[in-house]
Amino acid sequence: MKIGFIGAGHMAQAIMIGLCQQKYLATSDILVHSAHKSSYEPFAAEHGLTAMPSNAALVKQSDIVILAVPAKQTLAVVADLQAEFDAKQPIVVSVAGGVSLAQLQENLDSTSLSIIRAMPNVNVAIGQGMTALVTGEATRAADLTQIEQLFQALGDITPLAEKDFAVFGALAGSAPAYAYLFIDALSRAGVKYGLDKAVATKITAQTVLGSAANVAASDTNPWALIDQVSSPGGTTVAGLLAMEEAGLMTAVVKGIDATIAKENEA
Ligand SMILES: NC(=O)C1=CN([C@@H]2O[C@H](COP(=O)(O)OP(=O)(O)OC[C@H]3O[C@@H](n4cnc5c(N)ncnc54)[C@H](O)[C@@H]3O)[C@@H](O)[C@H]2O)C=CC1
Ligand SMILES: O=C(O)[C@@H]1CCC=N1
Repeated sequence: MKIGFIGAGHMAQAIMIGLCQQKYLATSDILVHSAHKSSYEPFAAEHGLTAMPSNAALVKQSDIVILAVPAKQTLAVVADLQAEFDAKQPIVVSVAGGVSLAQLQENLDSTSLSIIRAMPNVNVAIGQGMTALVTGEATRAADLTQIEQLFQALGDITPLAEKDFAVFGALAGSAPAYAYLFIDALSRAGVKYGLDKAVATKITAQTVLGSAANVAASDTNPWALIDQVSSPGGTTVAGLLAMEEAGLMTAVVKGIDATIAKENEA
């Protein structure tokens, strides 16, 4: 089996690194091409992947094609490759935010291809991803199973109605950036009080990691866990109230509103 990546940017690289680390397939069976030689050729050489000279050459040899180009370019890229898709009939997986199955289907001009829309996040690189999947009309069950297994090897997966992709994109696709922001804000506060930034970042990353694991393992909701940390008359509740006065929860929800609004513009 060969998996071809069209696009070698941040998302494609995260999936490719995850597949290499999980030893999901021989690295030379990962094919890659993108618009910028300077990004994909050194990356392919570094990881032992096969660099391809064009998108068309890549599709001709791939059993699975992962489209990971900017959303605005995705439909033009697939429309250009129609002849190669028709001939090879690979499973086509698009990770482009805001590009619907109907748009993909229309631009591929195919009623027989297995088309899958996926929304992964960059944590697939370390086997801790969260990926949603939805299938096109003609997608064969065995093809969906194959793609589910691929993303399961890189973290957790969930089937999702296409109407919920924008909110999933905000809560899982974009949210690593928001989690990094929170970690950075905590560690910057440590710097304010004299800690070295690297030391503060290590402390906060481990604390957020442990807290996320606790939420995931718990059958209660985060509010109950907050109460466990907040000693009566103690420091935590003082901090929580000050964060709320500054509008932390409203700021987060407004950020998600803006993320969803942007995806719906596409
Ligand atoms: N970065 C992320 O965390 C996530 C990104 N996505 C989606 O992944 C896609 C790519 O995003 P990023 O990797 O962040 O962008 P990026 O800008 O890092 O990478 C885009 C890649 O596409 C290539 N490209 C552009 N036009 C091309 C063409 N005509 N043929 C071949 N390659 C071409 C570029 O050379 C580059 O390698 C987007 O559609 C985005 O919505 C989805 C989930 C998460
Ligand atoms: O920022 C973006 O548009 C992409 C989609 C989800 C994460 N990154």
